[in-house]
Order: sequence, then C-alpha cells, then structure tokens
Amino acid sequence: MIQIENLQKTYGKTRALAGIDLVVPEGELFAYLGPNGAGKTTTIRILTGLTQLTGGTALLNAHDIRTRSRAAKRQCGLVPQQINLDGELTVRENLDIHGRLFAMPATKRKQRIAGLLDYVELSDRSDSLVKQLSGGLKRRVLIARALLHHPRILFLDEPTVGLDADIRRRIWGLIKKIQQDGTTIFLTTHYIEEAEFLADRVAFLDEGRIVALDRPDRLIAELGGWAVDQLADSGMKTWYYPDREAARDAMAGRDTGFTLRRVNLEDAYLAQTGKKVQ
Ligand SMILES: Nc1ncnc2c1ncn2[C@@H]1O[C@H](COP(=O)(O)OP(=O)(O)OP(=O)(O)O)[C@@H](O)[C@H]1O
Repeated sequence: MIQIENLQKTYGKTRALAGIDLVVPEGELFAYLGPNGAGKTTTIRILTGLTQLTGGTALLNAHDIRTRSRAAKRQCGLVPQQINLDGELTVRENLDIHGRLFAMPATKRKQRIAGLLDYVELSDRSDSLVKQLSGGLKRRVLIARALLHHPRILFLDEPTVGLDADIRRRIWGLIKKIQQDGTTIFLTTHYIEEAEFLADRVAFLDEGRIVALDRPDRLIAELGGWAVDQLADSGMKTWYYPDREAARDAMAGRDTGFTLRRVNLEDAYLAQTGKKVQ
C-alpha cells in the first residue's frame, strides 16, 4: 500500500509537486497520467528514495520513506524511464550485479535470475549482450531487474515510451501478469490508451497537482459515453452525449464534417485541465 499526504517538492524556484494526497491499496494497478513536466517522475523518484521530498509524508507498506528509508526501499522495485543497463554486459550479468547489490547469496541469485528470465520470456537471450537487444527486450530486462528482490510495490516510469504499438501491448500483458501475481503497481504514462487499458484507477496530474482521480470508466462516464467532433476554422469543437442515439440525434440535419466517436480518457483530461496530455 502507498499512502501519500500533502507531498511537496521544489527544485529551486520550480514547484514540481504542490501537495499530493493519495492512497494506493495493496494489489492495485494505479496510473498517474499527465503531460511532460506534470511531476510524474518526481513523485516516483521521491517514493523510491532517489530524491528527497520538501514537504508532506509518504509511507510504503506502512514504512515512512524518511524515517524508515531502508525498509521503505526494500518494499519497492523501480523500472526507470531511462534504460540504465550496462550494454557491454549480458542480460544475466546485468541482473547478477543487481542481485549482488541486494546481497543475495549466489545460489539464490542464480535461481531467481533463471526464474525471472523465464517469467519475462527472455531465457533464450540470457547470454546476449544488452546492447544487441531491441528497445522492447531491454524494457523486459529492466522489469526483471526491478523484480529481483521480490518487491511488493513496482514503480514503472513511462514503461513503454518509444516502443511500437505491438511491442507496447506485449509489455502491457507482462505488467498485468505482475499485478495478477500480487504486486501493487504504480505506473506513470502520458499514453492515454495505456492508462485506459491497464489501470484500476487513474489520477490526472497537472502542474504538480492531482485534478481528478477515479476508475477510467467513471472519469469517462462523467462526460458521457459518446462525442461528436467538428473541425472548424477555429480548431476542433467537441460535444458530449450520454449515448449514441442522443449523439446521432444531435447530428441529424447538420452539415457534413461531424465525426461520431466514443469518449476516451483524453477527453476527460482535457475537460479537467483544459490541456491535452500528448
Ligand atoms: N532535477 C531537477 N532540477 C530542476 N527542476 C526539475 C528537476 N527535475 C524535474 N524538474 C522540474 O520539475 C517539474 C516536474 O518534472 P517531472 O520530471 O517530475 O515531470 P514529468 O511529469 O515526469 O515529465 P516527463 O514526462 O518529461 O518526465 C518540471 O517543471 C521539471 O522541469
């Protein structure tokens, strides 16, 4: 479980987090959605002990990240946005170094690495140099590395950034599997479909604040199920309707140039913040 109260962070004069309140229960897959600069990475860096908060409190499975930082760190694994693997070493060697950092005994380390490589479907690449792997496979190595010490909470910072759509979907499958096996997941993304597909609940982050937090279907339902877009000289105009029939009725007899579609999380984000996520 993650419990955050009034979490704040300033870098010099920049206020990255302006007071975040949040509880993520055990076993949930929680998504933090926002555009570049909203404060997603800062939140993860604070929770995983990579940077210090400037106000508020945060607990990971009841361990305060400030007063019980070692215990708090043991609760969590981190998949960072940057691929910080050693390209000159093999997949197995990269994981082995990490296991040594956690002081895992050699036999246990070997078994755990073999099991994890199987879990992320990389067994056949265990002796490949990391620099020879595609972006999607490197992400899998990062995920295996983050899981090595059996964390109960996994932080994923933009886990599919820069990947092709089909590779992205395979990573989504892996993330779902990790959740189903009992790990709490905190994921940041600026991909709407990722949050919509994966998350039990999603928070909309804007300029260091949470402006909405709920299940994706509820955030969408608040606007209505269907949208009509019209491309006008002044830009795109959109109207929302509770159902398809109401949207069709509203379009009847109007000029062409209207498009009927389902409402998505991007609409909900735009309605809350006046901004687009991407
Ligand atoms: N080390 C730092 N020094 C100064 N300012 C920083 C630092 N790290 C982040 N910031 C600023 O804090 C704010 C939040 O940044 P953060 O990286 O958390 O956003 P983000 O939502 O993760 O965006 P991105 O998707 O680009 O990583 C931004 O205004 C950013 O410029």
